[in-house]
Amino acid sequence: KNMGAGQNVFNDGKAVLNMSITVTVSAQKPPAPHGYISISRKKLLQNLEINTGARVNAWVDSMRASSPTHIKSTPSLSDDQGSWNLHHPSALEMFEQIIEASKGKQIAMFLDYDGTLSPIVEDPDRAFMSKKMRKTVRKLAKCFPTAIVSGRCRDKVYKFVKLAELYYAGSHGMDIKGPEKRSKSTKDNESVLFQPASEFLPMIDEVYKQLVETTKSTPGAKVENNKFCLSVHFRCVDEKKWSELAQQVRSVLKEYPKLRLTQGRKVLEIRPTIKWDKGKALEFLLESLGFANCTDVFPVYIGDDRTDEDAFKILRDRGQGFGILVSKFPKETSASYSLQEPDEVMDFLRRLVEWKQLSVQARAQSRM
Ligand SMILES: O=P(O)(O)OC[C@H]1O[C@H](O[C@H]2O[C@H](CO)[C@@H](O)[C@H](O)[C@H]2O)[C@H](O)[C@@H](O)[C@@H]1O
Repeated sequence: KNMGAGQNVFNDGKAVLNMSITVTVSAQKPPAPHGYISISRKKLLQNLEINTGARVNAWVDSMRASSPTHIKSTPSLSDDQGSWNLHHPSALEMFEQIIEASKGKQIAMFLDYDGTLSPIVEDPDRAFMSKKMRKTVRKLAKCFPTAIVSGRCRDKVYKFVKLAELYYAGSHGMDIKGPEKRSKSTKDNESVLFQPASEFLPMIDEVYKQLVETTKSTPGAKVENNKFCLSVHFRCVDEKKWSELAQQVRSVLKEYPKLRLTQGRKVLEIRPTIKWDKGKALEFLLESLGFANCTDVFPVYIGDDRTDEDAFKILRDRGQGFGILVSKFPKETSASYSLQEPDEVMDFLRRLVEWKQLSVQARAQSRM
């Protein structure tokens, strides 16, 4: 059976371990074909258990690392801060250079939601965006094509942002919709809509119910249904119970090799194994905006999470525009610049708006 990336589930007597050895298991123990190693089922199970335990711990460690709370408690991070800042300078301090690089090109803005436009809070249902931020994003969208790219369910992120003029890519880009436009021919409201994982909806709903049931014994655990993906929140769970919760998630997921797991800020995210992520969503949006194969577009993607790295990497590989990581701490990233928190994101967006308004005015005056 074909297994999901990095999963150690086995079926039909065949398993691919992390060691990349294909192992054949059967009651009769047939001779191992040339080039294959034959090991006993007992040994295989032991190996899988060790692997599984290590994987659960790796998830938890990785989640801890991606959500540091005190820089002083992580000495290696504070040591690295200086050199990290050199490689990922503040987008506010580098504003003039950024504008210079965008000269003659159309800026297009891509914004993550949680931790970028709204501060991280304990209750995911209360991650509201401030009025000041909404006002800024509204002005931004008047100056540049603007999209929100979020792990959240599209409807939910729309309820937080409440701006109809934007593009929205929910469920890590697996649910994309543009602002509604009236069609001249049909007089209907039309908008881009792309849902590459719709066949997974029944499976996601089933897994959601199982996760709610399995994790209810862990105080503080919360499962969020993001339509084409799910989030299991660790933020309100005692850290001593993180391994237990990760184990519960694994016990459900092992029956679903077509789903994979990623980590965010105190959250494990479950999603289909399809080759689609925020990076692919960014490319799809650029195409929908009419910038396919264009050299005169300058995409700017701002995000705080691991899942935003797929988008940062796309921009780096295309050599177009750049990514800005929102983080107070040094993190491995493909982003070029950094901002510390949503308030700095707002300052940066405001400066972009002011610059655009001034350049439009200057152009108008020069024509007089
Ligand atoms: O892509 P994003 O828009 O950044 O979504 C990623 C996850 O964001 C939310 O969780 C995060 O924010 C919560 C509210 O501040 C916080 O409580 C949680 O610990 C963070 O991980 C959202 O609730 C998740 O479903 C998204 O996957």
